Amino acid sequence: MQKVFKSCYELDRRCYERYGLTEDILMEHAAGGMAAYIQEHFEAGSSVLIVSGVGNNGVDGIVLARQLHGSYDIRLAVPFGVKSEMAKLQLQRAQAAGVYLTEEMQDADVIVDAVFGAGLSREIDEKTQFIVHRLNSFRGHRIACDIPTGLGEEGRLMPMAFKADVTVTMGAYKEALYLDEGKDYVGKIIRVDLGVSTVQYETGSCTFLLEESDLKLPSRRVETAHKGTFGHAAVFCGEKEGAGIIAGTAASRFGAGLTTLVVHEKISPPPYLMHSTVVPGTASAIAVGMGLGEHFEQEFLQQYLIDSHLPVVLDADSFHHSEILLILKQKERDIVVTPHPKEFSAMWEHLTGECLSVEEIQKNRFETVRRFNACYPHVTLLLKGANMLIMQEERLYINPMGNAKLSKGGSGDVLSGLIVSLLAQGYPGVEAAIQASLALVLSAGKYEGASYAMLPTDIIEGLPLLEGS
Ligand SMILES: NC(=O)C1=CN([C@@H]2O[C@H](COP(=O)(O)OP(=O)(O)OC[C@H]3O[C@@H](n4cnc5c(N)ncnc54)[C@H](OP(=O)(O)O)[C@@H]3O)[C@@H](O)[C@H]2O)[C@@H](O)CC1
Ligand SMILES: Nc1ncnc2c1ncn2[C@@H]1O[C@H](COP(=O)(O)OP(=O)(O)O)[C@@H](O)[C@H]1O
Repeated sequence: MQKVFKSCYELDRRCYERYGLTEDILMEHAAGGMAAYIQEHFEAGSSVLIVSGVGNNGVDGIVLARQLHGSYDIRLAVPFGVKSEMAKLQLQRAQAAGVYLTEEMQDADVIVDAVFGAGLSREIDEKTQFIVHRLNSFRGHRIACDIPTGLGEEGRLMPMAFKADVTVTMGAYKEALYLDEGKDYVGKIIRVDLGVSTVQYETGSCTFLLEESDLKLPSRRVETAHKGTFGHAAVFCGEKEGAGIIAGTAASRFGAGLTTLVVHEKISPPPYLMHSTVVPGTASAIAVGMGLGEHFEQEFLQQYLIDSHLPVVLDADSFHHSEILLILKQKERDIVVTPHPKEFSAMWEHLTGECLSVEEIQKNRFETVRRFNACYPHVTLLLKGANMLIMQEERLYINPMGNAKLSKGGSGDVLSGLIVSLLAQGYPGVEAAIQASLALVLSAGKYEGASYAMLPTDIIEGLPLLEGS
């Protein structure tokens, strides 16, 4: 798990004050990080086009030009000139080392975007848009310095943005790199140290980036265990019973000792799932919402869901159901809610009366989960999307490892099943949401068929292949 920051300016300042480093030491390391990446992936002599803007992001590009000149065919462009004293000094150094400026931007083996980084504070003008458009049209390998040009405040996408294959980000991971709409622009993200180790550079943060190594699988190390040791998941199976069956199957596959589908009418579930018209007395967690429709009467929901004290995961149709949403007020209960943006919009309107469009939610994903958390800190929110955001009690976790293979009906049902399985096995809500989200994306990652072909059952079948501690 890595820390994530809104901005690194404070952390840079701390480096100067606490460790006596200077701006150009930090820049030397920033450029060194990009140089190391290029040296690792491209033969000496390869052509490298570096386009530098007016701020310090541009200066990183100029320093990179000096560091690589001689070993690589460097073409440095400064289409807006150099303004700051530091930029002038670094350009002088680069030119003294033999770097020539070019006015023409032609395709190269490597394209480095150092036009704007963390300081982009307003819409880019036409000239910048033209430059970015041109860089995007090249076939070379595209590297963004710190943050791709065109990803603005909090990562909001401007009408034109550099489409990086790799973003080499300076010092620490930034939230701006993890807004859903920028996911196709940041490419692979690599962090570089700026002259002190990560531990020395970073301060505290309540935002974390989940990694593959954070996966901790349910275990069965106790030889005297029996099925009751691993909990009993009760999955409400509504109008669209397939959704409940997928969730129940995922719950069972992920280790729940027993899984029961709570049904209104008789159905024929797979043999490893039980079914019942009430929530069994031994149930240790409940999942509700997937394919629910108007299936259960209010009295039934009141008795078996709302008045229950069991840990619960609310998904899908729950977010349109104001009585079910009353559960969110129950502070003693472990509650996980898993809306996608449209469901969040419906839930938020039920809870607060405020209409938030899907677009507003997507443009402000971090702010949105923080606003929800401020109202319901005890509830674990998992906001679905290209980068899942999970938040409870002021701690926010980003899971960026999913991909478009998951964009298919039923993936979310698997996720609810995984969460209820872990809740049933005694995991606290936030841990259940984190681990289930990791299992979902990592299992999907193991699917080897075509990206369009993965079924929810393929995700479930990948679960036994997961490796974690
Ligand atoms: N200690 C450090 O500083 C370190 C910094 N590092 C590197 O520096 C980067 C941050 O540098 P930065 O703060 O200079 O920001 P940057 O992205 O270059 O642009 C700011 C300039 O652009 C201007 N501007 C903004 N928007 C604009 C627009 N739409 N259209 C036109 N102009 C616009 C803005 O002008 P202003 O808003 O003041 O008018 C200002 O002049 C960071 O990403 C990392 O790469 C690392 O080397 C580590 C050490
Ligand atoms: N492009 C994507 N990249 C990463 N994850 C995705 C992507 N599309 C969907 N997902 C994930 O797949 C799941 C889909 O959930 P949902 O839309 O509720 O599906 P359903 O309700 O149809 O089962 C969520 O966990 C979401 O984060």
